[in-house]
Amino acid sequence: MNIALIAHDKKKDDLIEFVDLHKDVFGYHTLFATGTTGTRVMEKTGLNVHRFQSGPLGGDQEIGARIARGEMDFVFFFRDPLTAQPHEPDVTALVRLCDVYSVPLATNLGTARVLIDGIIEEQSE
Ligand SMILES: O=C(CO)COP(=O)(O)O
Repeated sequence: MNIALIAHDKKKDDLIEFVDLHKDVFGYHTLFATGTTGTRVMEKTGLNVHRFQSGPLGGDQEIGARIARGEMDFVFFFRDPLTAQPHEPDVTALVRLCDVYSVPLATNLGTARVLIDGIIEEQSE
């Protein structure tokens, strides 16, 4: 399955630790990410990640386009709720597309833990 990984700067450590912790699960799937998030995930975990542009430079929209084409199965998007983002419209658009296409989306560690359990279950079906 195709999984998108995205994190704002203050949430990157959380997401990277999470992916590293579940490396065996994520390694079983095709991973996509916005630019900086993808680079950091690869550095930490050694997993292969298809990287798009950095979020503020259009990466969120590139992942959104994949969602609109039915090419993304799960999205982990750790947003920073306490910092204004210059590309806030892109962030909103990506979250909206997940809702339009009913793509499971985790925006924080709590939901991510539940979602990864769901992915493991689907894997074993
Ligand atoms: O800004 C982002 C998502 O909105 C993330 O982009 P980067 O992974 O390039 O930092």
